[in-house]
Amino acid sequence: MTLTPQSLPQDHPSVRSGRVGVLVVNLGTPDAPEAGAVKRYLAEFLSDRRVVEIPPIAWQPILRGIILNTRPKKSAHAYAQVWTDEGSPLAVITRQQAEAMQVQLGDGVLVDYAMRYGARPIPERLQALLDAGCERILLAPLYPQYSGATTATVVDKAGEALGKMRWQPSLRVLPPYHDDPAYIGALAQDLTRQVDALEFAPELLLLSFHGMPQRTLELGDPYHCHCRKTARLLETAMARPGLRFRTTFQSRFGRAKWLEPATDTVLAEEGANGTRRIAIAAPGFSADCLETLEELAIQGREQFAAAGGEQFAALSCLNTSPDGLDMLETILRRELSGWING
Ligand SMILES: C=CC1=C(C)c2cc3[nH]c(cc4nc(cc5[nH]c(cc1n2)c(C)c5CCC(=O)O)C(CCC(=O)O)=C4C)c(C)c3C=C
Ligand SMILES: [Fe+2]
Ligand SMILES: [Fe+2]
Repeated sequence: MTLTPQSLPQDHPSVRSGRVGVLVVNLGTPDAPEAGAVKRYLAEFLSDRRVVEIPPIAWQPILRGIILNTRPKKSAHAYAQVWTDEGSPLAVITRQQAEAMQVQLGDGVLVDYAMRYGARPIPERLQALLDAGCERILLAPLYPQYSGATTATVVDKAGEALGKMRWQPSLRVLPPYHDDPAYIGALAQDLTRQVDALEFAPELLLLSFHGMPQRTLELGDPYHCHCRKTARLLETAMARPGLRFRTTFQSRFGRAKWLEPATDTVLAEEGANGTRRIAIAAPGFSADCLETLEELAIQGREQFAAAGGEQFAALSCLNTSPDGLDMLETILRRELSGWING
């Protein structure tokens, strides 16, 4: 039978209700702290041409022949050290953030979350929002600093899904918020509270951002500038003359030159130069994850101690802190303006 507007039943599944959806997105994580699960995750992640900008003909043999045969075991061991009863910290915290946003934004919107790699893929969660009647969707990559390897690949993936739809939703994208007063204010308050609660007074607050190949900066990616601006504004907002600040980049991968100075190098250098008490924060991560809980809190502590450091604290990300959630609500509400009341 041919469906005409007259014959289309009122409850036909393609009749949408005009709801507004919010899709919070983060990077993604393996399903288990085991080599097989890590291998599947890394195969997808490191095959993204936004992440590794080497032509596949040259890169795939290295990835499949070397990296995926060596790294998963090592990374699985690292994941096992931070895994919780509920799962990978990144997945748990992202889910909690989405649940909190559903409560704070109220019934006028439907909040869901997706991951760029691994479980809860973006196309599936976009479809879930459509199936629930959402005609307007705010896509919210939770990366304060823009980079091609993070924000852009989320938008690419959503675009790929939209490209297959006859009836697309209207889409808005949360802009990078690296210099947003709400974000800087939340970080300043939360980090001040954490520093004041320490049992020692740090001489230095290291602000460690995820690294990127230096080449991406030369090609025009704003990531490095966004990180530096966040760090500058945060130092000003925290207004602690007795505390020295430094900005570093962590998680170097592969042989190419990455953004400098590197976090591990600076920890060793500071220890060798007589700094004894350090706190380290990772303002670019919306949620604690392998990179903060293992690389900074475990490895970073060891690196600093080996260089002569005495006291070390890895501070938490904004996660589901009241400051962090209020900030998320503020920036999401701003993008929802005209779509929902208030
Ligand atoms: C070429 C490699 C990588 C680039 C470029 C890169 C950019 C980048 N990554 C994040 C955020 C996260 N990365 C995380 C893990 C992680 N990152 C890489 C490599 C690159 N990242 C790898 C191989 C891994 C996996 C772990 C490992 O084997 O070391 C995570 C944590 C994920 C988790 O499960 O907890 C985050 C978050 C940003 C923001 C970024 C560019 C700005
Ligand atoms: Fe990464
Ligand atoms: Fe790492």
